[in-house]
Amino acid sequence: MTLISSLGYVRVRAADMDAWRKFAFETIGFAQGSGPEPGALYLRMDERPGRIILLPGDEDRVDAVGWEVRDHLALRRVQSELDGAGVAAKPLSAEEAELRRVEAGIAFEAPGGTPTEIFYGPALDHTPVATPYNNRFVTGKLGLGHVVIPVGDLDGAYQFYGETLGFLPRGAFRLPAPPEYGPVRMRFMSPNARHHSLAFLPLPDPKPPLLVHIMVECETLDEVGRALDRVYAGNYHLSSTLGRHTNDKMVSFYVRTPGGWDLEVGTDGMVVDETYYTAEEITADSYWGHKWDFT
Ligand SMILES: Cc1ccc(O)c(O)c1CC[C@@H]1C(=O)CC[C@]2(C)C(=O)CC[C@@H]12
Ligand SMILES: [Fe+2]
Repeated sequence: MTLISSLGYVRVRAADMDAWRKFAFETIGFAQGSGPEPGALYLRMDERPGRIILLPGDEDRVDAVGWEVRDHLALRRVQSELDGAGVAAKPLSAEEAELRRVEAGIAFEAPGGTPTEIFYGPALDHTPVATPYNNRFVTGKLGLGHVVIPVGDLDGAYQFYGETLGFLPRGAFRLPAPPEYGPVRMRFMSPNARHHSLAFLPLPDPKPPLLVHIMVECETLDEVGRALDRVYAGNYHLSSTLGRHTNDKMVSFYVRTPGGWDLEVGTDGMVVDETYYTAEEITADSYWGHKWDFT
């Protein structure tokens, strides 16, 4: 059994909060959440007050990737695994826990330089999830979606999340690279039945925002299609056209956020049955579509 339940929240520093407000609520269609931090934006997807939290800052940079555990006992087990691995984790202060509206948590830097938190006991918002275009996000036991992070040391990150935090490997994608580099792989992992909650993109020297993309999943293709219409209407940079991935079978597009990293908006992702799953290597990222524009 994995120690971690799911991806709980992502907190991101953002330089242009006005652009984010328009992008998040008018273009993508998150519900407006709530929280105690002055000037922050809380992107609500479900009964949590905010799944993606944008905090005003001088640069765009991931502030915390928050992994949820079941309870205080699970947190204690994670703490002891981190101790054993020589990773220095410190408890969130009472104020920090209050700002995140969780009962308690710990914070440390994960391989790749990702500021990481493990928490339990999120407070809920029971008011209706009033998304402006009636988007319904797929979260629950699968968590908020997935994050892709750049890592300088892929093997180190893979080992840490697999052996210390107990994430399950969910295969790889061999990136096109000159043979002298040897095999260069993206790796996918998850603590739950979402095909991947985390993926690593090997890069020589990861820099802020230390975030490649965040994926959020909608219940239907129509929600994704209508979001794509609004992305075109708003003249946002489409990092990738609509396509279907070969590993998680997700139909998605990628749009450049005001933070310079991408948001992947998808639907129809597979739910993994661990009874039969084995980690495979995909040789194309997609069955169709996903034409990338790196400009
Ligand atoms: C390959 C793949 C499967 C499922 C996903 O959710 C997913 O995000 C991806 C990887 C997409 C990937 C990327 O994030 C950064 C730029 C990449 C490496 C490419 O150049 C091709 C695949 C791209
Ligand atoms: Fe993705």
